[in-house]
Amino acid sequence: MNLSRQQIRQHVRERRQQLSDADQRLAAESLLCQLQSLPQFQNANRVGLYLANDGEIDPEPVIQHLWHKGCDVYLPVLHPFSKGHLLFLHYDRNTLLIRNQYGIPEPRLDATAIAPLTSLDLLLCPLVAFDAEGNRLGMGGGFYDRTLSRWHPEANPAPYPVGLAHNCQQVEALPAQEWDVPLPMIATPDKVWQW
Ligand SMILES: Nc1nc2c(c(=O)[nH]1)N(C=O)[C@@H](CNc1ccc(C(=O)N[C@@H](CCC(=O)O)C(=O)O)cc1)CN2
Ligand SMILES: Nc1ncnc2c1ncn2[C@@H]1O[C@H](COP(=O)(O)OP(=O)(O)OP(=O)(O)O)[C@@H](O)[C@H]1O
Repeated sequence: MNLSRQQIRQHVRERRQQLSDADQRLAAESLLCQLQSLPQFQNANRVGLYLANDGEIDPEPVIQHLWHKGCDVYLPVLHPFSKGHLLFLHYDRNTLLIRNQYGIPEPRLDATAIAPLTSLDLLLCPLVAFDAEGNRLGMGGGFYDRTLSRWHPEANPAPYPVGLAHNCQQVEALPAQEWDVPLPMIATPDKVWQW
């Protein structure tokens, strides 16, 4: 069966939305354990993350862990003028959050809180579906594709991108597009994939 990107997106989104609260909590804790085994995570001081939406694996325990270690955490904010682009803003316990056009909470725009993308060490990315080659499919806005378009393992290695997903978000094969940036690493509660 050769499903379109839109069909895969819809199918996998439904699958993750059906996870129970207990499934979600366990998955989130296991994900933190998996990440803690990685040097890329252990050595990162400035980390881009996201707030869970639509049944995504919840990075909350990861955020708490990073705050506890004294690391700086950043969240994506939809760029106010440059359509399809993200800004990354500092996120701490006092950050005021407002919902964006998709209903996802994001830090209120504040120029002093913006971090240049390449100043981040690690970017933990949301995704809808991934395959065994590291291809990722997102929500369809191309936001992370654009964010990662200049990334290169040797020439432009910061931030190091790692996809976060539930096990049930793995699919047989994704029809990759020319702009898709395959991820070098994807972390799930059961396994860290590396290419
Ligand atoms: N938690 C989280 N934050 C994120 C992302 C993400 O995937 N997850 N993004 C990663 O890119 C950006 C937001 N991208 C998004 C793109 C589409 C939709 C969405 O729900 N689209 C609707 C239809 C569009 C509409 O309502 O206008 C849909 O598909 O039902 C949500 C977020 C930035 N923040
Ligand atoms: N680097 C890029 N430059 C310009 N346009 C891009 C780029 N990457 C993606 N796009 C555009 O964005 C749109 C959505 O792309 P796609 O369906 O691959 O998004 P996605 O991977 O599902 O979403 P996201 O990256 O936000 O999680 C496409 O129409 C594509 O043309």
